Amino acid sequence: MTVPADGLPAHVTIYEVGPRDGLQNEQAIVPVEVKAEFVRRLVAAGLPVVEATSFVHPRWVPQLADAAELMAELGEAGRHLPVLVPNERGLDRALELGLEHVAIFGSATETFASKNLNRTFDEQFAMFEPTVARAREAGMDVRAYVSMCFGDPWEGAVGIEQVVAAGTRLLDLGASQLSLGDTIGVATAGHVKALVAAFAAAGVGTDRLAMHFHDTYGQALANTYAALQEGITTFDASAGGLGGCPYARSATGNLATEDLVWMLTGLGIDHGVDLDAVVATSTWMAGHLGRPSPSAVVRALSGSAG
Ligand SMILES: CC(C)(COP(=O)([O-])OP(=O)([O-])OC[C@H]1O[C@@H](n2cnc3c(N)ncnc32)[C@H](O)[C@@H]1OP(=O)([O-])[O-])[C@@H](O)C(=O)NCCC(=O)NCCSC(=O)C[C@@](C)(O)CC(=O)[O-]
Repeated sequence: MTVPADGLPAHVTIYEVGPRDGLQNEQAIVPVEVKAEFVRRLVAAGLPVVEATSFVHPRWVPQLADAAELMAELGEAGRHLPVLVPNERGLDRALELGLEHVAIFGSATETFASKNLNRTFDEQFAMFEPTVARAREAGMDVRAYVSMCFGDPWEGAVGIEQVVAAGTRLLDLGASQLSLGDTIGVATAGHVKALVAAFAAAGVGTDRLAMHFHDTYGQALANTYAALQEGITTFDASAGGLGGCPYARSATGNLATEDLVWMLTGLGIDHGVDLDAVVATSTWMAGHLGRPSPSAVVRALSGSAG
């Protein structure tokens, strides 16, 4: 077995967001059976965590209005998969189905809290507080996202101290992990290192952090490498590089799972994912969506993966 170079971690957990972050932005509605097959194939490819869908308001994200149907279609296997919930209503819907993992999603900026959640910056925490408390009482695990960590399309630069303040507030509600979202893909490697260091200085270690990169400026892998050097071991990624946020139009696709897997393998970092199986799945999904995957690794390998 190859030993990872440069003191990099020996193992990384890939948190797959394709079925949720990837599909939430698609114009054409993907049939629920196709979504279920997408999730099943990703799980079968060895992805340890697959975020399945969102229990948000169906008018806000019509593409995921079939969240309950999807989870019913997935049956028992779906109960272990995380889903997004913005509020108590979303939590109730997840509880009715016996789900075990939810994720709340906050904003580091005032404008995006308003556009994405219809709440002020402070009101978002008031909405999350009872949601997390009730989820924890029910024995659920709660992840928290914080968006616009590296820049905001309406507010411009976002101060590191502002992100740390928002992130620690979300963790203090009772979340087990905080995913730092580069929602519009403007992060660069030095900024990533500075943000991780600022969280460490605030008492939040790398064991509680995940990174969520979008590839708008082609920096997602460089940013991932910088985060690995800082000791981060959980990375969000989306099969085929699908993704974006419907409430941040300048957001493009997520870091592609295949690009991440290719780099980790080359670095000798264990991830447990079958690259050919993910490439085949993304190629199959691209056929349903009617356009090719933006992932360089999918394009390079899709002829051979079948
Ligand atoms: C938060 C709300 C609901 C507030 O939306 P609101 O309009 O303020 O809702 P409300 O609390 O005023 O309630 C109005 C009505 O909606 C109902 N309602 C309320 N909540 C729900 C629910 N969960 N499910 C179903 N129904 C719901 C509620 O029951 C009520 O019904 P009525 O009494 O009028 O009949 C809305 O803004 C929303 O759904 N936002 C979600 C937006 C979204 O999903 N964005 C994409 C995900 S975030 C992202 O992609 C970024 C991330 C995570 O990937 C990381 C990164 O890249 O940075």
